[in-house]
Amino acid sequence: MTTEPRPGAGARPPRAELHLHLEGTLEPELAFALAERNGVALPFADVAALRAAYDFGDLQSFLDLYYANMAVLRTADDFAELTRAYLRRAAAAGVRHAEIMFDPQAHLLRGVPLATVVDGITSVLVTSERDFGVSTLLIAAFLRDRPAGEALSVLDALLATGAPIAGVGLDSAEVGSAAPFGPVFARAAAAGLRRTAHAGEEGPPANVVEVLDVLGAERVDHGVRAMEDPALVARLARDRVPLTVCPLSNVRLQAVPSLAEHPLPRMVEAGLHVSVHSDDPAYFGGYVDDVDDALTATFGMGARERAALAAASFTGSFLPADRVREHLREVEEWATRARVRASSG
Ligand SMILES: Nc1ncnc2[nH]cnc12
Ligand SMILES: [Zn+2]
Repeated sequence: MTTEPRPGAGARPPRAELHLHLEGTLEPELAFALAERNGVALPFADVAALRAAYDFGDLQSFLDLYYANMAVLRTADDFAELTRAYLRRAAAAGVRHAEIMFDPQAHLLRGVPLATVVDGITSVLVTSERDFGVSTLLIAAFLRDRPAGEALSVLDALLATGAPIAGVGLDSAEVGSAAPFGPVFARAAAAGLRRTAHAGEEGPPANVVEVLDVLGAERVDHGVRAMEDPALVARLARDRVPLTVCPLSNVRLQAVPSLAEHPLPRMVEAGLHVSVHSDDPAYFGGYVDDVDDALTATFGMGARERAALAAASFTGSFLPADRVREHLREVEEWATRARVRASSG
């Protein structure tokens, strides 16, 4: 996270955050506050020591710490506080709509009931538009490295309790085939839920093909390794499949060697439907404004390129078409103002 003062809201395009793990917004300061409140011992001396552990060699080394830190989240109030802190920060970053993933299994496995998690999060989401100017949708993400039967039971429990989820996702370690999750996604589709899935983050392009063909994913989270397969690139471009790319995450998890070498410009050039997001902002060095700043600095993006990425965040969202159109008008207005500022300054 940048420590410099943040410019005013107009400095950044309005955008949708489509790739965001709520648990990945747990800042070290909040982790320690919740640990104290709940009598949980964190294996780090202080905030600085925890932050110093954010030196990841790959996805798994991050996931180990991400799951371990969840120990501090125990009550509905904890989940509400986490959600509130994220929305406050997202609003300051220019986020107007957020599709927020959470990992129900990760909490159930450590004995926190589903209702505690869902009630805590949704108690804040119900008034997020009024309180923060950010509309929200909630996505239950299932863990790819756990049995698919477990995901199916959790989905059933979410549906049976009327949890206000708009969609399902698939995340965690990109190991093995996603095919066992076919029935989970089919049941979600039958229940009218939207479907997204992580693929092509660390795993090969075949994983992207699989989540499209076997899970019926409407959107792919990451998808950067799709660039290794020209036929897949052509398909993704033709079908306008939204890819929610997280450049800072890819660098921190060493999926790409540096931001300058990130395939984002090539993805755009290839005609892919790409938008950029923060993934786990507390762990990867920033929220979407930090992502925007880093890309602007590294690739010299102008208002046109930044507005195109912002527009793609809305067209890749699960919002109804009329809401998307409203947001696209806001992006266009922002781009016009940015051009005027540039030509007068
Ligand atoms: N970047 C990521 N990839 C897979 N699973 C995740 N869960 C949280 N962040 C993730
Ligand atoms: Zn992710």
